[in-house]
Amino acid sequence: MAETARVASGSPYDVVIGRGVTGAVAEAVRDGGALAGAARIAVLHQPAVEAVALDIAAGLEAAGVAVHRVELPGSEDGKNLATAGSCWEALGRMGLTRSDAVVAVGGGAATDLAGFVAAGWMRGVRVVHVPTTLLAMVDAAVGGKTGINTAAGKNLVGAFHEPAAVIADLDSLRTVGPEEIAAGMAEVIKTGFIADPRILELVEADPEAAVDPAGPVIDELVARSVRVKAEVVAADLRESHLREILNYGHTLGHAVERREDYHWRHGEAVSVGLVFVAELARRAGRLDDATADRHRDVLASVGLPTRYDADALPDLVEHMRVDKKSRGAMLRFVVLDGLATPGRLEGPAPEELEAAYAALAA
Ligand SMILES: NC(=O)c1ccc[n+]([C@@H]2O[C@H](COP(=O)([O-])OP(=O)(O)OC[C@H]3O[C@@H](n4cnc5c(N)ncnc54)[C@H](O)[C@@H]3O)[C@@H](O)[C@H]2O)c1
Ligand SMILES: O=C(O)C(=O)C[C@@H](O)[C@H](O)[C@H](O)COP(=O)(O)O
Ligand SMILES: [Zn+2]
Repeated sequence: MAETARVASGSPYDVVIGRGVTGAVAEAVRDGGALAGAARIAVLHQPAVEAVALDIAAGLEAAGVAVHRVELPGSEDGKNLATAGSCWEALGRMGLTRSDAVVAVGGGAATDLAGFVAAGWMRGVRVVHVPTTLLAMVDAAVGGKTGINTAAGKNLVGAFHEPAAVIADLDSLRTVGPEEIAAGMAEVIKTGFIADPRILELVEADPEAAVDPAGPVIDELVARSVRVKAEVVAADLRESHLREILNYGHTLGHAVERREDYHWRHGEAVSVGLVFVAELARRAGRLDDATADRHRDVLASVGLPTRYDADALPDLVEHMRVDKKSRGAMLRFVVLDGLATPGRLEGPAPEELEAAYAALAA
């Protein structure tokens, strides 16, 4: 059974979630569909999902569209200016016009990069996302944040560019490795803490079932996570305030990714960031012990890291300074004042950061 979540933003679009729904990409070229009127489509995909991209390309060609496939680097190594540049050159060679479109196939690194490419090409052409990892389905493909990394930090260059549609075929998860499924669970669990505690109950009840890519628990986790994300981004696309809650755990998480030169998975770094920020809130008297402890327990139950290098805090603080939530020299964190009750903690003192960090290193 496919479910459709509507993102009721300024440019509303559907997120189709189900098993065996990849064919919806080719169907989207019909009148009124998200790809209607496109004569040329660039399919940008990671190598791991070449088979999915070929399938999509065949469907689009059968519908009369000229398709150009562009293979991206495998993962985070594709989220950079060089890759974006080579994609723009490819769009130029194929003569992609404003009535044409980009289709992104892969994990969040592919949807972030391809979304950025689509945002920049002719100042914005349509993009349809076909997320193929858990993380991309529950988070990256929805909401219109696109971007690349630079030497200065994670996602520092980008644009808000909403997709015309998102087609999340849960069957794609069958080929995703357990470490990648766990990484996606970090964003699922994040969503549970900020907005939907039923997610936490589902994971805690049977962590093994929760990470089984054949479903059905993962199907419900994806649908619940997408519903939360859709509501938040529809209310605050450009992150004036509410949307910041989706960044829970990311202030330190992005700093860990930067410190590890992007060799840690995003979800793994977010897991460490979640444990840290729960501790920060507990020590500030904002979060009760049971909810704070629940972070480490539920993240560890799906195999995610909850500890980090004892000596890393000075480096991490430097990296956190470029976080987009910072205001001048002041670090800002999304914290919880209770389950599903996000707030902000601003300008913590160095000793408060150190005390919270001690729990990570312990
Ligand atoms: N834009 C947003 O709102 C948003 C939200 C969350 C995360 N992100 C970004 O998403 C990225 C992380 O995404 P990710 O975890 O999907 O990583 P990823 O894109 O690097 O994919 C992880 C790995 O899985 C492979 N893969 C993809 N689909 C597969 C499949 N079906 N079977 C087998 N292998 C497959 C990829 O090639 C890669 O090696 C980060 O760059 C993060 O910053 C963006
Ligand atoms: O959609 C959002 O907003 C998020 O913060 C979701 C995060 O999971 C995601 O990693 C996002 O890319 C982080 O955005 P950034 O603005 O901190 O780069
Ligand atoms: Zn994230």
